[in-house]
Amino acid sequence: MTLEEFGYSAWFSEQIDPATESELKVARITAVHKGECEVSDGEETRPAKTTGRLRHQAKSKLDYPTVGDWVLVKNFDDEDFGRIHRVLKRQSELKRKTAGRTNRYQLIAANIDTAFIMQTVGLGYNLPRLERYLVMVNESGIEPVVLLSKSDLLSAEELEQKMDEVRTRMPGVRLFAFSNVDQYGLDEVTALFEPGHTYCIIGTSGVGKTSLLNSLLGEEDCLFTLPVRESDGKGVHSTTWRELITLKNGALVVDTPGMRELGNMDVTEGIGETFDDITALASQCRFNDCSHVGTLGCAVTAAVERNELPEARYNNFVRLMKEAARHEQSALDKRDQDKKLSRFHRSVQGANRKHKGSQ
Ligand SMILES: Nc1nc2c(ncn2[C@@H]2O[C@H](COP(=O)(O)OP(=O)(O)OP(=O)(O)O)[C@@H](O)[C@H]2O)c(=O)[nH]1
Ligand SMILES: [Zn+2]
Repeated sequence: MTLEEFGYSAWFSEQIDPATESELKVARITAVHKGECEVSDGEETRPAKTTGRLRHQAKSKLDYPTVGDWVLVKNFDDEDFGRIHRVLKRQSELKRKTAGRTNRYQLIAANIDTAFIMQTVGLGYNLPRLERYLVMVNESGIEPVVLLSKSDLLSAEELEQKMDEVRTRMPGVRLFAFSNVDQYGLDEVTALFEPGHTYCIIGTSGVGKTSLLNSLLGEEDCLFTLPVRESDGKGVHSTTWRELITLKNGALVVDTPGMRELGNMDVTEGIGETFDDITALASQCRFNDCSHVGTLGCAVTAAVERNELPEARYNNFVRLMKEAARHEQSALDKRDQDKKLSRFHRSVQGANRKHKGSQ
């Protein structure tokens, strides 16, 4: 595959200084692991690490290479690691705001042209959530396309009704419905993936992202059944998952753990953006940590009582806040469990070592 077929364009090549950077290799980040990346020129994939200078000059994590980035690499063909000298300016950055008050961002991927926002028409269909994804994608400078999945669960009229609902709420956004099961609309959706363009599919767990990817990939190349093996035989990076996938027709799809996590975080984030009217009111509540449910001096409930804020909108807000709190708690619980588990493993290992030592 040529660099262009791999998504390279004049936007990137124009950034290269021919006087000083001509002998560096242009490559794309296909995977990021702890402390190292995989880079590919479309033909060959090699392990690489950032130079100390790049790390030194980085102002934040956003300046580190991420999946989809175009980078300049020294010693690409080296036995050992190549060295990533520079990350070329990105055409788009898929970012999400991290939890908390500060406006910190986590970078999910770079240089994505189009993001497919997938939502089921069955259980889990939720317009506000769809809206939040749309906000995130728009903010990232990426073209959004909405895919309503599992169309087989509805009658033709019901489906048309749902589509109208989405069109009304999000005018101007391209919208398609399809089913992985009865293949309704699948050809049309498949045709949206163009060679040389980079895509991602986002949406909550279970909406059918993997099923769609598998049908785009073709059976002989199923996702998660085909780890890429490095041929150099060094144990450290012997088995890795592909995170930038090339489809049969040459379209590129970013599918990273971070991309998958977007589907789980979605409740916490974006509530403030979607409900900016309520956020504005909240600043007038008597207490900073007002829960906006039956609290003394709450400006939000006062606005509902004065009929200035629709009750349905308020209820939706409260429901989402509760959902978000629950998600956050279960994430914390999980982290706690993981910590306990690894402490347990460590103590068992330690005990084993002691036991062996005393033998
Ligand atoms: N009825 C129906 N079910 C589907 C369709 N596509 C997928 N499913 C089912 O939905 C479930 C989840 O599908 P996945 O493709 O794994 O969903 P996902 O979005 O990749 O989920 P995560 O891997 O958790 O992010 C599976 O049981 C599928 O069989 C569809 O078009 N219609
Ligand atoms: Zn309040």
